[in-house]
Amino acid sequence: MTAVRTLGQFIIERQNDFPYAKGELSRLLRDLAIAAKIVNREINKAGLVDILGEAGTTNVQGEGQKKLDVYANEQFIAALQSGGECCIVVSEENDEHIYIDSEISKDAKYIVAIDPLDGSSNIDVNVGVGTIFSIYRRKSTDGKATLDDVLQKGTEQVAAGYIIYGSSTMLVYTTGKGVNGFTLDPSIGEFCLSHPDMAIPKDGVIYSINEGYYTHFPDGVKKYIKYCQVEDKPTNRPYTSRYTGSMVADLHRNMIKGGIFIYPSTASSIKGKLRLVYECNPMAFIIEQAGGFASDGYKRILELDVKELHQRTPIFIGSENMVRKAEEFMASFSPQKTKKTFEGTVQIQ
Ligand SMILES: O=P(O)(O)OC[C@H]1O[C@](O)(COP(=O)(O)O)[C@@H](O)[C@@H]1O
Ligand SMILES: [Mg+2]
Ligand SMILES: [Mg+2]
Repeated sequence: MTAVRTLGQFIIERQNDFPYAKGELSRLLRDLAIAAKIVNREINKAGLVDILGEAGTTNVQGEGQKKLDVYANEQFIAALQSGGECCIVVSEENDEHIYIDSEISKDAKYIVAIDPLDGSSNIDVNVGVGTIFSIYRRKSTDGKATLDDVLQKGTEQVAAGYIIYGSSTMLVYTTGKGVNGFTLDPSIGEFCLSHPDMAIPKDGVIYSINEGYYTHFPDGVKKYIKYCQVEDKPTNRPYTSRYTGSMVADLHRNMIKGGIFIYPSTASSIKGKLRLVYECNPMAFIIEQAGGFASDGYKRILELDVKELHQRTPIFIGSENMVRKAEEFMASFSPQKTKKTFEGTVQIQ
């Protein structure tokens, strides 16, 4: 019988990957895992406690907040506050970045960006939801960390992960040395290694996109969708369409089976819907570490400039060959438009 390896044990073993680290990142990951267990407990009994439905408030992006959005946000922030390793939290649910000012966190080096509850529209209907997190090291070495410490490119992430609250609950994370997945064993209350060295297939047969918005998509996306649907035995087409409305669930499935997830620009939302800092960059880091790729249709997601906390970006992410093929369609049918300004060449589409 093989011994169970808990997330806590695994993190300690992997500490040797970072010879100069003193354990702060490990403690941060542990704090996030504790909050995930608390959120998981509440999700599992959601119909029995007063946690379903609207909170009656809106976030900075004008989206109505669900009670579970608010609850998850409070739990993750509380865990980071009491852990002491995080100096700033950026959350989908808060307009501004939050300073963690406490005696134990005064020397904290890490910044955490978080989507506490991903897939909010699925909360009330018992379909998988998730949490996404991204961890950066602050750049400044003295004084209070600033917004500049927060606005770092995705390539600067030191760790990223997601939790999927699905038919089982899993925590999947990377520190830039591959991707490992842990399933929560409810009988012992521990995340246990279940998916070591996760790798996304280079090709796949699943495409995930909200086709309800088809008429609003750029031509490159429309043509790519038609490409996915055409019969062509040698390339295993037509592909299968799968879309749950939770990015975490759709990407987790595609990571295991092979596939592409797309949330493109639309006629009404030229920058797409998903947020760069706490949705696209962490998922791009994880997917690249698993051998996949993430693009905004033209450029690598991880290299995009980060100018605002709640910046949006179109995203094409998943099996590398599928994303590259979609990029070819974008280049051919929706060439990127740029214009010259005093700041240099800027993208206008
Ligand atoms: O309903 P749409 O427009 O297809 O959007 C679905 C997408 O929006 C999201 O729900 C956005 O995440 P939040 O629930 O964190 O706002 C993604 O998880 C999902 O892929
Ligand atoms: Mg989300
Ligand atoms: Mg969310």
